[in-house]
Amino acid sequence: MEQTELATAAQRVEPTSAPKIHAEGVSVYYGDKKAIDHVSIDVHTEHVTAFIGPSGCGKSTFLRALNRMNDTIASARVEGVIELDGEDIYNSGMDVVQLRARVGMVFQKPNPFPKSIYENIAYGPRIHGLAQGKGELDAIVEKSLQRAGLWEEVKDRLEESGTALSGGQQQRLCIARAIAVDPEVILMDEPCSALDPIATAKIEELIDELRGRYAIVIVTHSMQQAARVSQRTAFFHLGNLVEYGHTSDIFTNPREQKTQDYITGRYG
Ligand SMILES: Nc1ncnc2c1ncn2[C@@H]1O[C@H](COP(=O)(O)OP(=O)(O)OP(=O)(O)O)[C@@H](O)[C@H]1O
Repeated sequence: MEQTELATAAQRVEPTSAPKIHAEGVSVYYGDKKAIDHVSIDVHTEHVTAFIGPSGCGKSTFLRALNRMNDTIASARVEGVIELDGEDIYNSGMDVVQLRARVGMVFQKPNPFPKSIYENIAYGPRIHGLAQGKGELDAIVEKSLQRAGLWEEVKDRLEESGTALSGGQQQRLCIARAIAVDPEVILMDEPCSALDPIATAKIEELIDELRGRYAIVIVTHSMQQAARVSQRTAFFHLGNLVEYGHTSDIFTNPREQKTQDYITGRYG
């Protein structure tokens, strides 16, 4: 694969504020097995940060640590510190439901609720008390669907089931659902892997638009996708963060031989 081809779309963007997420010395275990080894990383607003690396290197495990999604796995244990705006998300006073609204998640396979399009979006704001009455809720639903680039396609069929939409529309619905509760960070775990190239291109465009407002972290198996959508790239290998930096540097001028080997397709 041509490295120059990978780097063409990558922009150099410098952070303008303190990191949104600061992770320091994070290790994640499943029982006795260490899946992530002492990873430190900063994630910034107005950046898309891509996690790349061979299968099983721990990308999803580390992503899930960022909003305590690993809490749902009985054998999983997290060591180290992960701060959101300077606050340790693993401290005992942290409200995990609130945390997952602030740090939303979009999964590999679109997973709309088996409810109407409207309800898919309205559910979160309602339980988080974000709307005073129907008018405000309607406005949140419309705004979220607009930001997710889906409004024009669904505005006349809000009462239809979310599961009746196409795969790409369902994924944008899931992004709208995450946006509806006013998140600060959106974690995406291979959000395009179940989509065709046209739906993938739409999601990538959307990710670029959303970047202005949120910190976005995306796990991807596609180096072309990382090069197209991200400004920062983190390369993981065997549970270690091998290299983290500007996407343009990672793909054209990596510091580490392992990164070079991976991006040139020598393994993975
Ligand atoms: N629920 C679990 N219980 C036990 N081990 C797990 C669990 N989830 C992941 N692992 C292990 O942790 C390691 C990292 O897995 P993870 O899914 O985070 O990697 P990944 O880089 O996201 O892989 P892929 O690209 O294939 O999705 C692997 O060895 C995997 O087998």
